[in-house]
Amino acid sequence: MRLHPSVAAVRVAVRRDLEDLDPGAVVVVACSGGADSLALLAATVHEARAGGWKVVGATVDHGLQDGSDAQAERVVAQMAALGADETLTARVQVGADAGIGPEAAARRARYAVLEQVADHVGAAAVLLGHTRDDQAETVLLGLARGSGGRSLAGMRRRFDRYRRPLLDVSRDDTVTACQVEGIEVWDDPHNLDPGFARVRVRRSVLPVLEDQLGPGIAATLARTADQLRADTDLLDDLAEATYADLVTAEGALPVEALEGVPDALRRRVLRLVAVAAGAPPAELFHEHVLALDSLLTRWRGQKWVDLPGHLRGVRRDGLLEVTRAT
Ligand SMILES: Nc1ncnc2c1ncn2[C@@H]1O[C@H](COP(=O)(O)OP(=O)(O)OP(=O)(O)O)[C@@H](O)[C@H]1O
Repeated sequence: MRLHPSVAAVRVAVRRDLEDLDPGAVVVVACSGGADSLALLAATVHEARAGGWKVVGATVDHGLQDGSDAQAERVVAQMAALGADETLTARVQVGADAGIGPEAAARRARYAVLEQVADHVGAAAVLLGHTRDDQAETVLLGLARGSGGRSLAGMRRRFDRYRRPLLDVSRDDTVTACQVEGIEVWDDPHNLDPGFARVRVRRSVLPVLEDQLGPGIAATLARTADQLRADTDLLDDLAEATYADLVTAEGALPVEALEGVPDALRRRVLRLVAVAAGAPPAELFHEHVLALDSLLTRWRGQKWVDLPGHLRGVRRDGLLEVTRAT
């Protein structure tokens, strides 16, 4: 029987993404029980036969919904039935972390426990099931927030040990792959809750864009993210090099040297100075960087500018520096 195109699409994506792994490598698949990560697990098990990898299926129980432990057990049984060499479930405590919402707190707890799992099993790679549609949603959300090139560049294909092999695969394909392989998927009730901006983008905004601008908009957005990511990576690397070049032993930057640096680079360098001084990256917004930049571009003897983390940007004696607010 011919392989179904959706199953083939998921398998090819996994094969391409993991081809650098050696035989014997341990691959963790982070599995929520949704269509994306179950299709990912099934394809990884299949490809692991040729690659000689060991597949560990891991599911995290956030304990946020009634019956989440039973749901985690169901996912474990499914992963085993799909042929994972090892399966495990990890329960996390999602506390009310300061300054972040419950979704972000759950995500943070999930990555922390996945990190422990990966260490424990000696994983060469941890796979996440984000698809091209997730990427398109991320780009649109970034656009709506106005948060600049980095967030428009979407999710990375890889970071640390993590990989997202399905970023070029559509959600239609993961759902269809599960259907044709007889894999029962769990629909997270959060994915239907219009209280989440991501759900509104998925269910209302993207369909309108598809309808009005033509099909393939998700692919176009994902491609745009790829291009932007290459650009922003280059700029980030250049900024790191410029910062390393200019920074004094005390962590300050000479104003004169900064003035000759082009805007896109200079603002990144200023961000690095603030982060190096202890500004929390998640709270350091573009407006803060622009405020710091105004000490160069609109210099009229300002005393200081306020920055998150109880910090101040100051200009004195030909130097720009970020110091603790007194
Ligand atoms: N409970 C879970 N257990 C294990 N892995 C999970 C769990 N939830 C999500 N994942 C992994 O994360 C991927 C993305 O899931 P989802 O889109 O629900 O998360 P998210 O909160 O948007 O995460 P991210 O911060 O990674 O974007 C899934 O395909 C899966 O690989």
